Parts: sequence; C-alpha cells; structure tokens
Amino acid sequence: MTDFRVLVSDKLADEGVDILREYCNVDVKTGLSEEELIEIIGEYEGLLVRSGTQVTANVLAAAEKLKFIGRAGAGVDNIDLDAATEKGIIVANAPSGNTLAACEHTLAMMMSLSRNIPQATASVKAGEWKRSQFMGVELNNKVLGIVGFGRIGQELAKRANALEMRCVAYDPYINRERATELGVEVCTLDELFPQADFITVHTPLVKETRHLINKDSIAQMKTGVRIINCARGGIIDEEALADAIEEGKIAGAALDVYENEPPEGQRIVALPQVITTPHLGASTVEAQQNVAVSVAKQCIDVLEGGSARFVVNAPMVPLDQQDRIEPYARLAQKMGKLLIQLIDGRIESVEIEYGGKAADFGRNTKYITRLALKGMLDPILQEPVNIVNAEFAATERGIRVSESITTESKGFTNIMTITMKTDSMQESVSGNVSSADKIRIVAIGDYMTDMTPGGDVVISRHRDVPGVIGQFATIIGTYDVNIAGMQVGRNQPGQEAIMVLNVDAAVPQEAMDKIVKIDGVSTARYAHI
Ligand SMILES: NC(=O)C1=CN([C@@H]2O[C@H](COP(=O)(O)OP(=O)(O)OC[C@H]3O[C@@H](n4cnc5c(N)ncnc54)[C@H](O)[C@@H]3O)[C@@H](O)[C@H]2O)C=CC1
Ligand SMILES: O=C(O)C(=O)COP(=O)(O)O
Repeated sequence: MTDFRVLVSDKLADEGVDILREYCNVDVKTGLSEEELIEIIGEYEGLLVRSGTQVTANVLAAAEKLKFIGRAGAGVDNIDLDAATEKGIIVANAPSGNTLAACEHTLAMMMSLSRNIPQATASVKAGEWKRSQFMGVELNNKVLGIVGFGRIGQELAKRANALEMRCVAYDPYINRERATELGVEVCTLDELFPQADFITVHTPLVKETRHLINKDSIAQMKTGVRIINCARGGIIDEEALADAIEEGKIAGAALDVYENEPPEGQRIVALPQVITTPHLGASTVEAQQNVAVSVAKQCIDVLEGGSARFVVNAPMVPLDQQDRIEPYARLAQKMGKLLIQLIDGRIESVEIEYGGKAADFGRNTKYITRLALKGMLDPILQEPVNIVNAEFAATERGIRVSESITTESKGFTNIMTITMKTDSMQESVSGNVSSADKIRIVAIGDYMTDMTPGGDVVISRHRDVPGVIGQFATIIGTYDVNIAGMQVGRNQPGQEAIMVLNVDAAVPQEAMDKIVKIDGVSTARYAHI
C-alpha cells in the first residue's frame, strides 16, 4: 500500500476501484462542481473520471500533484488535453472496453427509432391502443450511412450486415482494407448524405466534427432520413436537427448524447419523433467492468513511474513494438543527458537523425525523440519533464526540435545522432543499440568512441601531442578519483583529439578548472550520465 491518493469523481465499477484500493488511498466523490473539484484536486496524484466530470484548465491549474487522469471510457472531450499536456500529466482512456456496449446501444436505438418502440410503449402504458399511429419502416435493404469508421463504426457495420442493410461509410482516416472486408462502401460525405436512409455518427467530438450534421448537410439528405447519435452531443447541431424534424425533412432521431447534458429545456427533446436515452451507450455491466479495470491498472502503472497503455496526449508505441523500441528510448535519454552537459549557451535547436534500422521505426521515432528531450531538459528545468510534456517544454523555451531519417549508418546496423545547436556552439552525439541490453555512444562530434553510457565521465578535446594525457591523469589522481577506463580518438596525428575518461566518482570543479588550463586542452567537461 502506497501513500498516493486517487480521486474517483464519477461512478466507476467496483472491480476497478477495488484494484486501486489495494494499492493506494482512494476517495470516491461524485457530482462535484468545478469549484469543489478545484478545492480538493491539489491533494491527489491520480484522477479517474467518466463523462460526468469536466476536467478544465482551472481544475488542472490547481492540480499540483496530479500525474495521471484516467478516462474510464473512450471520449476525452471533457478533459482539457492541452492544459494536462503542458503540466506533464498523462491522460489515458480505455478505448475498447465499451465498444460493444456503444455499438449495441446504437443498434437498439436504430431499431427502436424505426419501429417507434419508445413512443408506442408510452402510449400503451397510458391506456391507449393506437396501432396505425406507430407505423414503422424496415431496416432490410436500407442504406446505413456510418460517419466515423473506428471501433464502434466497424462493429456496427458487422451487425448491420446481418440485418441485410447496405453500409456506406465516411472517415478521413478510413482503413479501406477493413471496410472492404466488411463489405462496406467507402464514400465522401457528399456521397453519403443523399443516399442514406439512416445516418449514425461515431466520431470523436473535435473541432472538425463539431456540427458536422448541420443545416447545410441536412439539406443534402434524403427526405425521410433517420439520424442516430450515440457518440457525442455537439457533432449534430441540435437546433438544425429540430428544425428539419419539424419541417418533415428528417423522419426522426435517436439521441443518447447532447451538447449540454442533461439537455434541460431543449426543444429537440420534446419532439415526438425524437427518442432518447441519458448517455447510456457505455452503461452495461460488462463495459463498466472493462473500463474501470483498465484505467485502474493504468493509474497504478503511472504512479509506479511507468507509462500507461492507452495514453492519449503522448505518442503511443504499439504493444508489439515496445520491446524493440525500449533500448533506443533508453539510449536516446542517456545521449540527451550527455549532450546537455557538453554544451554552453542558449539552446536553439535539437535535431535527431535516425539511421540504418533505427530509420524503420516510422512514427514511433516521436516516442524516442521525446525521451531524448527528457534526458536533455530534466537536468536544466525545475519542473518534471516526461513523455507527455517534453516537446512542449522544448518549444516553449524556443528550442526547435526536428527529426530526420537517413540511409547513412556509418557502418552500424542502426545509429541515432543528436545534434544540438546553441547561440555559441554545436555538438553532436551518436549512439548504437547492439542488443537489447547493449547500448553505446559511438561518436562525439566527428570522433568515434565506444562508450557504455552511464556513471561519471570526463570528456576533453585537446591537441594530440605528448604529455597532455599524463597531466590530465595526474590532476584527477590528486583529487583521489580513480580512472576506470580511457579512450582516445583522433582524426589525424598531431591534430585535435578527443578523450573519454570513465571515472569512479564525481570530479570536483576545482580539478576541472585545472584540467582546462593544461596547455593543449581546448575543452574538458565532467558529466554524469
Ligand atoms: N454514448 C456513449 O456512451 C459512448 C460514446 N462514445 C463516443 O463514440 C466515439 C467513437 O468511439 P470509437 O469508435 O471507440 O472511437 P475510434 O477512435 O475507434 O473511432 C473514431 C473514428 O472517427 C474517425 N474520425 C475522426 N475525425 C473524423 C471526421 N472529421 N469525420 C469522420 N470520421 C472522423 C476516426 O478516424 C476514427 O476512425 C468516441 O469518441 C466517443 O465520443 C464512445 C463510447 C460510448
Ligand atoms: O466512453 C465514452 O466516450 C462515453 O461517452 C461513455 O460515457 P460514460 O463513461 O458512460 O459517462
């Protein structure tokens, strides 16, 4: 049991809360106002929420100890991700735990909508028997337009196929192969709107999807279309939808979510053609267990000093590549830490070049780059730098960060080179991963080395003439520091050379001041890596 404190501010399944309770102190406090949350959030290292808590910039400003926000569900639009990222707070969700629940709810809503089941239920319960008033339409052979073909959209297509609907889908990042496998026709929105009998949205709520269904898109739709929203309020312009239902353009809508929840006094809710549920898409026993357990485990991973499995505000490495990338990330962090100790001046730019097999990591280099930045910035910044805020911390300080890949690998199977430019100098360090547990610094500037990064080192640049190295060793010896290893690299005899000394303890500044005064030594730095 640790001293960490975690706040659970929405109703979470016991299975998740119990896991956390074995690890740390857990407070479950639901229904807090923003002010109430601001008042207490400073005491917690972890915060677990569903859609009921707005994690605003104001809340985060007061979250002095917070390391982790877990969203027990998919959508993270209730969390100010920029503010969390700026503070280095890891935000993670449970993206697949409620996919089937939301998909089945969508299906239930579509069927209820097509057969007026909620309205008919209410009518019978009111003592009526109005069979002709509730004439429905069949799903068979109808066109289902799916906007957003991610996890839920794809599961829905599978089930709609079984109902013999014809599915068309729009998604700017669509997996065409998957769509073809599922017999789904990929189309643009302009093609989807005029042909669909049912339109269902399954996108996140982001700038691009806000009011994606609006007056203009409704004008493109078939008269008599039915709309389903089990994703997020805000994707549909509720006023435009209400107008179109009243005008008879849209036959009905099934809404699980609203722009403001609960949707008090909204005209759309009162329309008889609208059926609705109070954001129940994820509310199944199974889904709630899945998502609560997922975020509880991720919370523990982060509080233990690791990363989370489904981080949404930092680059994520696919699970099957994590083992391969880990030594590169470890090496990059060490290289960054070494480099920062070899430079003077205000840092202007950092470039990380990936060569040989290291160039094969595709977008995953982002993860490695952030760890290199962490290595560089940790020693010079007060606030903690991590995988979440490393890039932000660099750019905020005017440091340009870039990545490049090269086929040039200087004879190594893989090589990473970090070059740092300051307002007064430029320095670079290259590293190689020879096996999962063997990482090496193979060059400093233009000089080849073979150094295992770790411990205490002295790195000098000096003229390659007799006597320099001897004086060097004598000074270090007088300060009682043992030299454990030495490497000297030079490009040409008598010219500039580089020396890397591995030492068994920190070299005092006084010794370094004497070393730089040795005739022939141009720079000498002690570094701990
Ligand atoms: N009602 C409820 O209780 C629940 C609601 N949700 C909502 O459903 C959303 C979708 O969930 P998943 O399918 O699990 O997410 P997902 O991330 O697997 O799929 C979302 C898809 O939307 C696509 N997309 C992004 N921008 C788009 C755009 N401008 N136009 C069209 N497509 C776009 C993405 O490429 C992605 O394929 C979540 O973001 C969440 O807001 C999720 C679970 C439960
Ligand atoms: O997972 C999602 O995105 C949801 O909307 C589910 O919301 P909830 O956790 O039920 O408040």
